[in-house]
Amino acid sequence: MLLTQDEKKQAVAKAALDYVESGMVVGVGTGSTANYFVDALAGIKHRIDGAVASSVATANRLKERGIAVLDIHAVDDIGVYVDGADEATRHLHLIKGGGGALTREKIVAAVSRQFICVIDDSKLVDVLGQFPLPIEVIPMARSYVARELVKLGGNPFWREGFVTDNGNMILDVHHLNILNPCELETQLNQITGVVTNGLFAHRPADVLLMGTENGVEKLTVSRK
Ligand SMILES: O=C(CO)[C@H](O)[C@H](O)COP(=O)(O)O
Repeated sequence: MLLTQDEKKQAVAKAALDYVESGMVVGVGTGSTANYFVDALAGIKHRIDGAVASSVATANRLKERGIAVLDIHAVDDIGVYVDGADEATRHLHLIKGGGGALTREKIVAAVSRQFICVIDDSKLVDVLGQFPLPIEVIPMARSYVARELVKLGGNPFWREGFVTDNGNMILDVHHLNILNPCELETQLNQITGVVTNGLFAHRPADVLLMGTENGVEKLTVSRK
């Protein structure tokens, strides 16, 4: 019988528990796959020191399941960060931010020693960019940033009515040809008013766990 997308997400979320060691502080992402991870983490909550959340929604879910939520300022070492993605390549470069939590996700990933990305196999692509790239912008800069994105060949859409946990706005950029994700990540961050873009190329995942019909596949890249 074929697995549903949710069953694949549940399977990778559970597999990510293998990277959680006793006494660790665990970084937790945002979205439906990360939610399954929170549910799985609840089963071993007494073995960990607590969790750092990448969004208010995730913090609430962690608390509801009795997992201690720690302030990132009170933590100097996050052993592992587990989060989903909207798209991933075999180089472990990602597009994230479908849920609008990209900035806090990038911060928690930056602080973490290891980033385990959990996806179902519909998210694996050869070239990033089929999924519109989310960009968090300071509200005052929205129109200016949109015009600059058009100059880069993108087609930005304002995610109207959505406010990030940081009080900012999201532009979802269609039709970007992301052949060099590192270069584009840097270039987009140079636009005045951009807070963060959803490309995770300078800090890619360390391990990609992918839920497939045949079980969980593990992808890694040697970066030496
Ligand atoms: O980046 C994200 C939220 O900002 C999510 O990781 C991404 O949108 C994937 O979500 P899901 O696990 O629900 O498919």
